[in-house]
Amino acid sequence: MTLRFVLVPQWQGSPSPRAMRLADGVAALRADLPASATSEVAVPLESGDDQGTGISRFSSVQLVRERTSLVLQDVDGPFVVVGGDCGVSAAGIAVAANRHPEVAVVWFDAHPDLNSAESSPSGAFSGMVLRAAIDNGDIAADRVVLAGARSWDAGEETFAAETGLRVLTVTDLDDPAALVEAVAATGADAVYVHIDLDVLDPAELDGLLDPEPFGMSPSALVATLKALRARFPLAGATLSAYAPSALDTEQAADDAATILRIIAALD
Ligand SMILES: NC(=[NH2+])NCCC[C@H](N)C(=O)O
Repeated sequence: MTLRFVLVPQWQGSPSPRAMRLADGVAALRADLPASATSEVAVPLESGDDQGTGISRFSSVQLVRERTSLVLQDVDGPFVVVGGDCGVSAAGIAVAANRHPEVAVVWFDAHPDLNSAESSPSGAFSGMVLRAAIDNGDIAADRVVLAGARSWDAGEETFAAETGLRVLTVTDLDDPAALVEAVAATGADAVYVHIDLDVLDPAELDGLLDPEPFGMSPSALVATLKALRARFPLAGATLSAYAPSALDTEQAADDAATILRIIAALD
């Protein structure tokens, strides 16, 4: 395995009242990853405040973003940012796009995360992270492919329509070639792959905070990732939103096996 892992147990970007489980998820995954290839970003204990931004717990989210960027800058080659809430992709995309100006971002997530602070129903940064990366110029809208989103807010639909974002549904993704073609159509020469585990069907993974029915099967996700990686080099990736309800259970062992298959498909 050539991947390097940067663990970021951030929970402050999540809209869920059980967001602290995200830190448990990182702790559980840490045990399964090669220690010599893994580093960890310290996340503040406090929630933080919004500092007038309209983004809940903004001060903590911002601090974690800065710390994550610093750690990633010292990592050579492809990395996986392991969340935590999916707001951890902000730093990953910025660093990867800086190294690979022609990168495309593939966003596997039940949620498109295209809210602005104004359109967000929750104030949670995790629901804004992709929009923020587009608005601040880290990634161009025509270099983004949404994969498997099925829980849209009104403001997100408007933004996607206005920018003409490429969108593949769970059904589209039954054919692994569909995503490869969509990424090729962006003209990109490398990919950043964001995976919020809630892109999977809730029946397939126990530890989800924001489960949405009718998601992908792990096999479909793995097949699509392998097809994508056969065609494009990996600039970086995010694996986020693992939130086990209890550790050391049979479900947790099943979840870990699924997540490791996904990570292996990125390598
Ligand atoms: N990737 C996620 N889990 N995102 C949660 C976002 C939920 C909702 N769309 C919001 O903005 O609050």
